[in-house]
Amino acid sequence: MKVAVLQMAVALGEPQKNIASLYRMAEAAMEDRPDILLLPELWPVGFYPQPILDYADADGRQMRDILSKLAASYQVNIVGGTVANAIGKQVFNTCYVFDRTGQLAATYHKTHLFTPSGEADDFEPGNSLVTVTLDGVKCGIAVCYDIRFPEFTRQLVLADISVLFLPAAWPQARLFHWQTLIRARAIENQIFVVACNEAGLGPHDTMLAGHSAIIDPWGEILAEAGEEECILQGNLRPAIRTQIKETMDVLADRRETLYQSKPKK
Ligand SMILES: NC(=O)CCC(=O)C(=O)O
Repeated sequence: MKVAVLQMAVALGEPQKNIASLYRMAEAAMEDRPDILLLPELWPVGFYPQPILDYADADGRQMRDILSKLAASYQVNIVGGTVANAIGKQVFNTCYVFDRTGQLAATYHKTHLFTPSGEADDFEPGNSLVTVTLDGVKCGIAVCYDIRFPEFTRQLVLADISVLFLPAAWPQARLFHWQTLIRARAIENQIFVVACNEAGLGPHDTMLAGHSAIIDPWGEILAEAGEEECILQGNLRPAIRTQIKETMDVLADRRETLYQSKPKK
């Protein structure tokens, strides 16, 4: 399974520019015939201009249409980052996934909103975890801040995912958290983590970290971007999970009943 990660330098509040970047980068990425394209968090508008309702896509319709047509025209699966999706006056931070025919395969609304930036004041949280099977491989979706919650990824792993896709808009100021967390989630769960961050400037002159990465279930970094806009390619071989589990099967060694009890004082 070949993946292409589009580490976009998103222009804040400028969807037309960002849509043009998407088309340009998707065309370049398709030269290597990937099976899946992954986009970053809130790629149409950035993370995020205010008031977000003025920039949100009504029912995600325009962005779904763009992503669906792109998927069908290149016959590629697309994990479409996220879009600001207005349902009435409520805005969700929503990831749409399309299969190679352009059919909507999954919809995930970001569940952990980033309270330090006020995201929880401006967006509505989703309430469900989502998996999706792409080319026969079961995958999970997390968005940015979700990666700080190991229970969240573990639930997806208990639902038997092999790959976690992570669209993000993560700042450079916490780059070492990003690098540590994405690698830890891969190692502790013995899954591939494919993480797509934004590059460039966000709101209030915040630098986004870039450093999108593709990490294997042993924690090896198969590919890692720098800070600039770029396309990162990597090849996931799901069979490696079987080899790793033959050496060390952490899921099988869990003491599940202990984790449901309270620690003794
Ligand atoms: N877009 C986000 O969820 C930001 C998360 C973040 O910056 C963090 O440190 O966590």
